[in-house]
Amino acid sequence: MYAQKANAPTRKPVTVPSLRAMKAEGRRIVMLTAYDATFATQLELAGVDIALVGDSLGMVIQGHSSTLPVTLDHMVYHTSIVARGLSSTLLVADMPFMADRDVPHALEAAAQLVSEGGAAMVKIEGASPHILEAIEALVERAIPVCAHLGLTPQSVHKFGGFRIQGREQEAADHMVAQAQAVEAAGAALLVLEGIPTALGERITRAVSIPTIGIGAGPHCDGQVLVLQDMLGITPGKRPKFSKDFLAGRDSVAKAIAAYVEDVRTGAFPAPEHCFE
Ligand SMILES: Nc1nc(=O)c2c([nH]1)NC[C@@H]1CN(c3ccc(C(=O)N[C@@H](CCC(=O)O)C(=O)O)cc3)CN21
Ligand SMILES: CC(C)C(=O)C(=O)O
Ligand SMILES: [Mg+2]
Repeated sequence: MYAQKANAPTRKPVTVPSLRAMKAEGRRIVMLTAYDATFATQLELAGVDIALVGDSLGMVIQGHSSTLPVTLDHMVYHTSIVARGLSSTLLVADMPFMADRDVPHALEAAAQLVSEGGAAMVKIEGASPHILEAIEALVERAIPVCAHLGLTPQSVHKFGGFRIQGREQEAADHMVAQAQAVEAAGAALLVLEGIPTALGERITRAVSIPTIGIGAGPHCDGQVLVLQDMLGITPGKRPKFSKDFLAGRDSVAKAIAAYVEDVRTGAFPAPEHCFE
């Protein structure tokens, strides 16, 4: 899986066991979404640490207005074609809406994403009791899990839109407890989406697994963006927390390289990409 392609960079690949050390040593983790082999190879060559096959593909590939119509078959297909474009980049795949409705379904879905798709880790939204059970069951079966809290897009109807989460004290305290719960359940990584900067910092300090922010401030241990957003080709409105890295540059390769550089140095996210 980590065999070197002829023209791939000779950096040390990021593995699941190496993630905690990156946090402890303050080496920022660069994650970016990919949905096909061509772009996956562009991520690999730019030195992105983690490729995410996000269910955001429902919006940026399929043209839907939410991630809810994405099926397990769609996710397995896109994960498998992204895997073909990678050699040393850690591959994470989203569990689609309702694939995690109970532990047996979660195990079956994750098994497909790993064995047919080629993912090394699966990402699950939320921290309700059945999600914590699913995380434990997967980790027990040696499938690493990335948790995802905050503006979890599969809860769009519950939230009444793509709204920033955790602004009230009670909600913020609850999210800190949820972060500790997903770590205790065995998650190896935690995506924090659409929350105030102060809460992103608080959660990052409260757990020993790395946090990956998207609209969660600069204090997270890494950052993730949707590929189309950072190339300035979002269909519709680009979220405020994203940045067009192709603007002023003359190639996709340079845009992705600039994103990698700016996440590593902490230049991205800037205050205009963050929430209070
Ligand atoms: N292109 C794209 N980028 C994403 O980051 C993304 C997707 N699609 N699809 C799945 C989810 C949905 N996401 C979204 C979508 C919209 C906003 C948005 O419009 N946010 C408002 C802030 C709302 C508030 O202040 O409460 C914004 O102005 O950015 C945020 C996250 C994040 N994910
Ligand atoms: C934005 C990231 C975190 C995601 O879940 C996705 O792309 O689906
Ligand atoms: Mg997603």
